[in-house]
Amino acid sequence: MPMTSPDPVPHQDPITLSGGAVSIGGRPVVRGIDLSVHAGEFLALMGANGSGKSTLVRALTGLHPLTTGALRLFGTPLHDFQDWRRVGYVPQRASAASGVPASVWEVVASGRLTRRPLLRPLSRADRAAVEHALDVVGLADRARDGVSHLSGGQQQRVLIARALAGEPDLFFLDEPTAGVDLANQRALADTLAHLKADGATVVLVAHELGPMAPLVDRAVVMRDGRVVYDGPPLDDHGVPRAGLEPDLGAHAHHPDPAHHDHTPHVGSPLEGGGA
Ligand SMILES: Nc1ncnc2c1ncn2[C@@H]1O[C@H](COP(=O)(O)OP(=O)(O)OP(=O)(O)O)[C@@H](O)[C@H]1O
Repeated sequence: MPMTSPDPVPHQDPITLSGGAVSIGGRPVVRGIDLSVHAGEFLALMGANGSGKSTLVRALTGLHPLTTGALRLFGTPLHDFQDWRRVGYVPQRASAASGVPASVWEVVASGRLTRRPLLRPLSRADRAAVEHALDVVGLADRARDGVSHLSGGQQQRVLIARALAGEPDLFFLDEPTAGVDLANQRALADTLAHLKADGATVVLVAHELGPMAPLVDRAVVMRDGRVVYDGPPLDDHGVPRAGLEPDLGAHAHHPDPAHHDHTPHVGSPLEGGGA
């Protein structure tokens, strides 16, 4: 008769951070973060400029060291974690061109680098993954073009395709829609819908969700480096969106053009302001 294992089942959440803090130049930028992100979750990380979203994402990807705290990726402590091919990251305001005369195909194929031995030619599986990624972002017909000939929104999609080509289970995108027109935002939402349907975990940093709103399962709002709300996605009035028609959230516009701070009013859901 099998005995009960003395060891607990390994904690396989893609992200588990406890007591996470980051100080930069002695100034606390992120603090007191306890965050578990579950497999298949689509999380929107929101908050005003400078609230610490990018720094938190950089810490979660191991790009910026935590000052204190314990981070596990897929159950493995960060310092032991090696399975980076499971993690995709599209940084904020990245330029795919950056002066390098690479073709769209080359940039996307570079996303397979972590999957194959150095200097080996692309395998058939590599090529299939690159073609699929280009297809998903709607750039299959631009594969041979130089990246620098594409618009900013298309370049952003090239970077997303590069991360997709690595077939990540955990995908970080830092403000992928900043400065991107609505057509490209919709194309990105379609892409992320595919990823979500495939069971990937997504952490999306965004000021406004736009067409991505219907995909979001959970919103985490930061203010001054801390998490001040963690729960169902909010609409423009700080009310949890659960139960609303997705399109209400997706296409709502703030009536006041002077309103630039899109931070949800995090107090109201906690005060029971929801309809
Ligand atoms: N490398 C750095 N050196 C100094 N200060 C930094 C650095 N990186 C971030 N900060 C500061 O940390 C704070 C949080 O920045 P962060 O970029 O994480 O915020 P954010 O919420 O992503 O903002 P945004 O929406 O503008 O991207 C800001 O005050 C920022 O000035």
